[in-house]
Amino acid sequence: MDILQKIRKQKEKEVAERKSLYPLKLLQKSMYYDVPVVSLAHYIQRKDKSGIIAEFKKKSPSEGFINQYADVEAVTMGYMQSGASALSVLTDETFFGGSSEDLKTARTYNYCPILRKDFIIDEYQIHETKSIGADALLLIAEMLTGEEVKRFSETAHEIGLEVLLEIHDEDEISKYAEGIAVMGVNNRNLRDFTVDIQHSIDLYSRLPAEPVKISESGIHDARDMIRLYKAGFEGFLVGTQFMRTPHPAKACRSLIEAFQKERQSR
Ligand SMILES: O=P(O)(O)OC[C@@H](O)[C@@H](O)c1c[nH]c2ccccc12
Repeated sequence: MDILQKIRKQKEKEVAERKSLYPLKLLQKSMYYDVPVVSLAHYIQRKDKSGIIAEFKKKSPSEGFINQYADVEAVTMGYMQSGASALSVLTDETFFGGSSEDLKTARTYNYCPILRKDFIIDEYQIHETKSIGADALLLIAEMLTGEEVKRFSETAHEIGLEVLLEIHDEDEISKYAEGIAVMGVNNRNLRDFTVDIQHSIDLYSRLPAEPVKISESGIHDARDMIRLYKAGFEGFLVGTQFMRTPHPAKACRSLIEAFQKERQSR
């Protein structure tokens, strides 16, 4: 069984438990449920920002613990003060050490788009995403059929959430559905964990014209960002590079400063 199959199994169990503990009607009573979202697509394109979506990630299946005791309030506020365009918060507990609580805390302290990073396999999780205060939802093409991507993104849009569709392989591009605001190419192969940013660059010209395009994973320095930027990407999802340092926000600031300097000199 590969990691995606393991994750799916765990998610199925988790969703069943949560449905009985917190029925949909309860989620819809959340103070966040009817609050309008802050647009991720818009913030990525803001000229006064860097395009970086900075991720709060304590551990991962490929790395193990990255920053076990990181404080979500300090790190997420620091990211935004450093010039990030948006936040990504892992809410998966078993594999990534995140939680819905982490996202709610990030929401309390930040006015900016927050992406919920999890593995969506059931409509229930879409409502849950809105109820914890997120602005955007990740859909991983590899885990879903084209029909599911369409249905899930329609549900997300109905309740005002934006969608980021993540693809890895070229054949997943056909799962893009109308209205999806952001499309991301994951440089990490979720089955064997190999990472290469050239992967995004190679796929760029095949991506649909409408969505804002971002590159995800394995971004280490300003050189990586410039390569992706020159290929056409407007957004960059970065986690490990920041989280593995004692001061993730400082690492974020240095990367942004280096990128802006490079970009200006071109
Ligand atoms: O830590 P990195 O290599 O900077 O990558 C961040 C982000 O792209 C990665 O965490 C990610 C991309 N897609 C995902 C799907 C699920 C969980 C995590 C991810």
